[in-house]
Amino acid sequence: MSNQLKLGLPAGSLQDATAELFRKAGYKVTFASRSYYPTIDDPDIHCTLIRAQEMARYVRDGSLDCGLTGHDWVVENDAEKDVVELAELVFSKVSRRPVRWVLAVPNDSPIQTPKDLQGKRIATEVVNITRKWLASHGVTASVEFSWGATEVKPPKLADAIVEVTETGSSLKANNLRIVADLLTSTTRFIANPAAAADPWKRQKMDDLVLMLKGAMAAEGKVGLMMNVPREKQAAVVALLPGHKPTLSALSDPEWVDVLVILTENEVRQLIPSLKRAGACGIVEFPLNKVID
Ligand SMILES: Nc1ncnc2c1ncn2[C@@H]1O[C@H](COP(=O)(O)OP(=O)(O)OP(=O)(O)O)[C@@H](O)[C@H]1O
Ligand SMILES: O=P(O)(O)OC[C@H]1O[C@H](OP(=O)(O)OP(=O)(O)O)[C@H](O)[C@@H]1O
Ligand SMILES: [Mg+2]
Repeated sequence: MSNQLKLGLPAGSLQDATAELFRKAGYKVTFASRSYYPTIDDPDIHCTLIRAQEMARYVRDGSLDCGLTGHDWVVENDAEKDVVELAELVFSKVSRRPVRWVLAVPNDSPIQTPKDLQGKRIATEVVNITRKWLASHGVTASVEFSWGATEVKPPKLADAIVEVTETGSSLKANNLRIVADLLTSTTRFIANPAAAADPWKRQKMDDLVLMLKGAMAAEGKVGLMMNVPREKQAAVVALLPGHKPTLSALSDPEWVDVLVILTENEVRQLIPSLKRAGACGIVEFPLNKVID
């Protein structure tokens, strides 16, 4: 039987962003309605759709060789030492920023500091993280598991909540105020230690990670190429500090071609300056992958 890599993809909040990242990395993942086995256009990989909360559990016990999930759920499942983290991929549901697990209370609550939680009721999906955090502050409080829609609970069903926030809109819509940060979380590519030690699986995972990271690194970056008269070369290159542009000879010895990778938001300032400095035939182009 040929080798196969068992890959867990996160259902729920990270699902669409993960599929989009795989597409940019060069893999086509297709989700069929009601099926938990997405297809991928690589016969060496078998995908399973699993809740982010449970990913670390199945990677730890070897049911899956690897998977993507949030660091938060690796910590909550106490699996940090039992899985190998092959990559941090900084993307969330809607942004390229980490999420924050925060303790929040109603805007008009008297709770201002962790100490004020003594004897209070806290609702959360991350019971272990919350209990450890309270203990680190020497506070005893009742931590109740919440199945979701947690923001609705204060003040009637809980005094405070520990909830994940990305844009902050859910906290705001429910008139909640942040008292403290418990954990910052990003998406991680995790692997089963035995799978990570298997040469074929490790190579397959490393290749996948390389392409996922390469696709992420290319986001927000563009290439710029231009023709520059030799006598203007120094002035043009001086406008690109820290960028190590590639200089290539053209068929006309009086001219040089300059190629550089830039962040997209630098470009609108740079192009007019480059043109004034003598560059012409300036071409900006998108990038699919950047591999260091
Ligand atoms: N905007 C976001 N909201 C919630 N979780 C997010 C967000 N962005 C990234 N995540 C990550 O997604 C994972 C949770 O995803 P999952 O789909 O399993 O839970 P969920 O979105 O709360 O699902 P459900 O609400 O259906 O129970 C966590 O690792 C979390 O850090
Ligand atoms: O800061 P924001 O950008 O608003 O994102 C955070 C919200 O998104 C998640 O809700 P989810 O869709 O998982 O619903 P749930 O509360 O039922 O789990 C999370 O539980 C917060 O409610
Ligand atoms: Mg949720």
